[in-house]
Amino acid sequence: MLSLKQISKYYQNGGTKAYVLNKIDLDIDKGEFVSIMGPSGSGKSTLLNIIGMLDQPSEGYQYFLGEPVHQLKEKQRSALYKQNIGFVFQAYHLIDELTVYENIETPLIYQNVKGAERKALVADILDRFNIVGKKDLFPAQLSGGQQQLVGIARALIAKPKLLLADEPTGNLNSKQGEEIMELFCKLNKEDGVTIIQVTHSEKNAQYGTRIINLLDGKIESSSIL
Ligand SMILES: Nc1ncnc2c1ncn2[C@@H]1O[C@H](COP(=O)(O)OP(=O)(O)OP(=O)(O)O)[C@@H](O)[C@H]1O
Repeated sequence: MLSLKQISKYYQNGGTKAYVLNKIDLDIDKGEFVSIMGPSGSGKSTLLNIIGMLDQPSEGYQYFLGEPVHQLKEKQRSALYKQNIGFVFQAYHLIDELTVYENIETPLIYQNVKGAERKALVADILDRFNIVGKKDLFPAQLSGGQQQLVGIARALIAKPKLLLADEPTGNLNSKQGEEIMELFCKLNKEDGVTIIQVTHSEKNAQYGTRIINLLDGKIESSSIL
């Protein structure tokens, strides 16, 4: 599904380059559920953002679904992202002024999906996530766990092939966190969604099929579960 070759990311620090990622080689296949772990500052979010094409590497080659991402123009990258990737954030990133229904519908509007089809798709996912009763509420009227469910529903509404999640349970209590991890497992096993999550939690990482440990911007180890 994706391949990174000798990917580096650095920031100029005075006259020197401060490397955040240093010559990363990584291949991820369709159907994997990968957890990226490592100490704070080791480059996990930077790696996830590069994989998701929200950030660009300083050096290296990157392929996604056979496309050479490093050669694509901004507009092409953005189209590739919109068609194939859903992103879930720790802080939910919902739009406060929109209802649950409208938040979930937004990616479909960006993709020019027609009104009737949008309605059917949103109704379907609200039902699946058991949040039909919340559809007219605003994010501030929901619990953290419910907000994250809406964030995941929004990330999934356009049926992405790849789901990226940066500390998806970071703001949740342990029961809510477990529910989200079980949902991820189901999405991975039953719907075939490839998942890559950044997590500090060894327990959450165990839900996946592979753990990648980052240290100082390098892959220190990679283990299949
Ligand atoms: N715009 C920037 N300019 C300079 N340094 C940056 C910039 N953005 C990120 N960094 C540095 O990159 C390093 C890696 O950041 P990153 O967020 O990827 O780490 P992380 O492993 O996800 O950490 P955490 O677990 O704390 O979220 C950090 O040392 C950070 O200070």
